[in-house]
Amino acid sequence: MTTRVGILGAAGRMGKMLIEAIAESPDSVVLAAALERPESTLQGADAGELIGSGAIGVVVSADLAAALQRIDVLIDFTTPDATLESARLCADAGVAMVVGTTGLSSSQEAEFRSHGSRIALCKASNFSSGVNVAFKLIAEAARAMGDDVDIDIIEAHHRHKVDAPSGTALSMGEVVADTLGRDLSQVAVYGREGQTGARPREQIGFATIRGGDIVGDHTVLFAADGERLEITHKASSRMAFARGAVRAAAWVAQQPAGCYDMQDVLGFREKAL
Ligand SMILES: NC(=O)C1=CN([C@@H]2O[C@H](COP(=O)(O)OP(=O)(O)OC[C@H]3O[C@@H](n4cnc5c(N)ncnc54)[C@H](OP(=O)(O)O)[C@@H]3O)[C@@H](O)[C@H]2O)C=CC1
Ligand SMILES: O=C(O)C1=N[C@H](C(=O)O)C[C@H](O)C1
Repeated sequence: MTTRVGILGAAGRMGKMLIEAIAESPDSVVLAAALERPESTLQGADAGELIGSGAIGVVVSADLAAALQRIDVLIDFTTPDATLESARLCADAGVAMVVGTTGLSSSQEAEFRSHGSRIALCKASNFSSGVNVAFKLIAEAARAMGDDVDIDIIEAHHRHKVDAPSGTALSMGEVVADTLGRDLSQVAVYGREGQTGARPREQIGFATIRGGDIVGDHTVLFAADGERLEITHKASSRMAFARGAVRAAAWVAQQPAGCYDMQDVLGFREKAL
């Protein structure tokens, strides 16, 4: 069965990578719409030209409502406000979504998820296979080492990233907190400075680095007396995220209404590796 995909934010860093990932995917996934803001200078450009591959007959447009009539899934890597607006339109049109946008507040997240009563939504802070395997390893390490270790999360990204900590770092924090029965909102510390006092064991600290063209590095540090364990993932190309998102699009097009993530796509839910 063919899955017709639209990309919101088609000219962005991830948008262009998604065009490439669809071009290299099996014929069963096709690009049917490429969307950008009305004020974008790229309106009317061919999506193939955005990635330097020559025309492919899909023209960049701002008309999401019209695009929703000819696609099965919208892939959205944009901003929280844009994602909320597109989710409303997708729910009204009955079009499934794959969403990679990070930085949603908890109320924005709740509003987004409410649309899962009408359409299939697959949202993940990270669509790479490696990070999704890392989530399982982190849970396993937290279970095994538990309250005998201090756990902090360190992430590094390119200088253009606008949200911190990264969505992936926050997901890793959720995995640790859920595994150890902690409430992340109560134990998270975002950076340390000044007279911080000694570190409480249950604290989960986040450290953020921004610079250059770092695609995305994440480390969860389990520090004990006399030893430490580090679980690290490093992305060296956005293609790792884009391939995962395209795989998720083909998957979510076949699902009933509901909220899903990349663990569901990979069949990792509640399953040991
Ligand atoms: N889950 C995952 O695996 C990953 C998630 N991300 C997340 O994806 C998001 C995008 O990242 P990235 O591609 O680097 O960012 P970019 O800024 O490069 O791309 C975002 C694109 O969306 C466009 N856009 C913004 N608002 C609208 C709108 N209302 N309608 C149409 N287009 C719009 C932007 O246009 P303009 O420039 O004109 O504003 C831009 O082209 C971030 O939240 C990031 O954290 C990134 C990588 C992987
Ligand atoms: O903005 C990015 O670039 C990335 N964002 C995601 C996040 O916030 O975790 C995923 C990836 O690390 C790249």
